[in-house]
Amino acid sequence: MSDDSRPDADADLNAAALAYHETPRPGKTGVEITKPAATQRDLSLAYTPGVAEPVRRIHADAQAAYRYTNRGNLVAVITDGTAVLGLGNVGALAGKPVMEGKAVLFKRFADIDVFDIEVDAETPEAFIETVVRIAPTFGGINLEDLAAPHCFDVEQALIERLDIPVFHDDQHGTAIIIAAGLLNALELQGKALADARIVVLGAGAAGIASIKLLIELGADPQRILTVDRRGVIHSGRDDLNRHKAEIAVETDRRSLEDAFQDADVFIGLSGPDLVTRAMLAAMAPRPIVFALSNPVPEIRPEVAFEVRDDLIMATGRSDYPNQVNNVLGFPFIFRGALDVRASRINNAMCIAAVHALKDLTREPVPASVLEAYGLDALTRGPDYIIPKPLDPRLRDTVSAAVAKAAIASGVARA
Ligand SMILES: NC(=O)C1=CN([C@@H]2O[C@H](COP(=O)(O)OP(=O)(O)OC[C@H]3O[C@@H](n4cnc5c(N)ncnc54)[C@H](OP(=O)(O)O)[C@@H]3O)[C@@H](O)[C@H]2O)C=CC1
Ligand SMILES: CC(=O)C(=O)O
Ligand SMILES: [Mg+2]
Repeated sequence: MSDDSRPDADADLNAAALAYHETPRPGKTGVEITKPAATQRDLSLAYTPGVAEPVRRIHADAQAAYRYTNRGNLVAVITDGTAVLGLGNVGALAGKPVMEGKAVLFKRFADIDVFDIEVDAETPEAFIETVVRIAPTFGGINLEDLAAPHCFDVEQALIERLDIPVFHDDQHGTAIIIAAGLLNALELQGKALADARIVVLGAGAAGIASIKLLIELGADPQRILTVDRRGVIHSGRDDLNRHKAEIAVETDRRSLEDAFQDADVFIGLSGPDLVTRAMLAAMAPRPIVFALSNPVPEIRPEVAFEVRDDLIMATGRSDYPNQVNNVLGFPFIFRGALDVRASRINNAMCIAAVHALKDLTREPVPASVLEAYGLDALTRGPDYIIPKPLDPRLRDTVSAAVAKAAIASGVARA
């Protein structure tokens, strides 16, 4: 536990959040009708007898579902509730506010409709079967808040069994935003990814996927120290699952404190208040600290900046600068994938998203963004390493980059 835990810091916000969720009607989403339904004629078209004709067309050719139903713009946000934010295994039902929240973001930022689905599954196999059985309803599947290690096998099985995009947001969405923000932050700090000593706290869904993407982008695997509840993941450990074993390194460092010595980058994908002032003080000059655990980061920015003023800091939250959060990814990645009816979301599409996000911070920020965040100016720098979620340019820029990559890599079908 950090020496700076401030349990009451969010008390007012938490009270406001309950009121927001409860009134004027419980929850955050509803269903709307998109066709006229006012007359006898309308009902004859919407329902029987007229509805039989699209049924016949889809029965003859499954692709017709994209023409006559909402499938092509409908994504399932599905969880089993095993790793809800950093709150842990709270179960399917308690995860529902987060899934409704993801639905809000899909709609608000990319005009994608979502059904949130919370599955009480006794086993990963039961979860997989459930998703496969309901997949005909959807144009894409966004897996959310499934814990490691079962999340890896669940995603892989669903990719193999379904011909629509399946994307575990906490893995790839998070990895994409981290990579974009980190590349910008490293450049601003005068450091190179290949030389950077990186500490990742958390070897779960988000941690493992982020490490893999950073290595693909040029990080040196030997310079990445990953830490879980038992300490540094080193090759002498005999308690590692195969995903952790893949990222184990030869090192004599054992504790999180050891790992922090001279580190250039810290990426927290673990839990609240796990990083101390002493750990930050031990980092190399001009460090980068991504404390991304939600809702409470591994260390709060106000504490970190008390320790040192040469760092670039990001959290996963909306109420600090530099929000490194997968909200910057999943709406636009699915928009791009759905627009070209991609059969999957592949690596090329993820890397295209990284570069689109990274490069957007070099462009002048629209006035609407400044207004939404109450800012006079915003230019690429320590407080602006990643675009703001309310930036309207994200929809065109990131989605277009993803769609182009889908076409170029041969997975687009429209
Ligand atoms: N900002 C963003 O966009 C995102 C942030 N996150 C955040 O990342 C965190 C992890 O999410 P996710 O990967 O999905 O969850 P997982 O359950 O898959 O993984 C959690 C990992 O964190 C480690 N961990 C948890 N508590 C501690 C602790 N006290 N000390 C050391 N390690 C610890 C676990 O260690 P062990 O393996 O030993 O159990 C595990 O490796 C959450 O807080 C979540 O909110 C996730 C996705 C996106
Ligand atoms: C942001 C997110 O998906 C998480 O914290 O799990
Ligand atoms: Mg999540």
